[in-house]
Amino acid sequence: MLTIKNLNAWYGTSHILQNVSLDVQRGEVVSLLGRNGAGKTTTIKSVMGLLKKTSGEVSFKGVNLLGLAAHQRFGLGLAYVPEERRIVPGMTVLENLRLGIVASGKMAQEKDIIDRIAETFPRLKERLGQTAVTMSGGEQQMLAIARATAADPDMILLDEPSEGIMPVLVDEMFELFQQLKRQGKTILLVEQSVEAALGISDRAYVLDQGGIVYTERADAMLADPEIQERYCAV
Ligand SMILES: Nc1ncnc2c1ncn2[C@@H]1O[C@H](COP(=O)(O)OP(=O)(O)OP(=O)(O)O)[C@@H](O)[C@H]1O
Repeated sequence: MLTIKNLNAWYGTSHILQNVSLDVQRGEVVSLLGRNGAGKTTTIKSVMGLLKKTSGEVSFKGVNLLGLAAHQRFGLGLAYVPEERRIVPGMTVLENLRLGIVASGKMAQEKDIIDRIAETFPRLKERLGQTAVTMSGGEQQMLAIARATAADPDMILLDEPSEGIMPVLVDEMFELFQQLKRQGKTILLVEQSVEAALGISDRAYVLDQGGIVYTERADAMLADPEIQERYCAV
């Protein structure tokens, strides 16, 4: 579904990604792991068209993404939940969800979309009228994920969703990813919580210094603490 071949990316003159190649098949959950600064966020931002200078091939459902604006990529069925969440603090949960619905142009289906979200995210259902900023960090992260699913995307790119979140909510969030997978969503997950990420993934890639250094099935990697220590220890 997503194919990246020899992707290079720069910040100014700094050459950050060097010939990154990876693929994610329809229905898969794939983790992108690696130490701080390895290039995980840069990879995701390159897929979403948020970097000024990239080269190589990135295609989604057979469509070449390079050259398309971020909103065009979104329109093809890609969703992105950035590390910083971008919840609008003064708005209620429902109003934040509506932003996602408006962005996807599906205003006519608003009621159905909200009902679907309420079913998948029971924590949000109870809080639709609450001001978003008064929720915990984990609940705000759930809201960011829910908003990203408003457009019913085929694939969701998640950048460190568990960062700074209480362990009990992290478990709930990973359950939620499994549920999204059961609903047929394809997921590319950037995570520092390696075990949790591998626990719900089919496969994983490890980035180091801007290049892919390792790829393996998630269950095999989960059973190999030495590999996790070598490539993913912070
Ligand atoms: N806006 C920027 N300008 C210049 N360099 C940047 C910028 N953003 C990131 N970098 C550099 O690019 C490299 C890769 O960063 P990136 O954020 O992709 O790493 P990461 O694997 O996501 O790490 P983290 O877990 O810390 O977010 C790092 O060396 C970082 O310092």
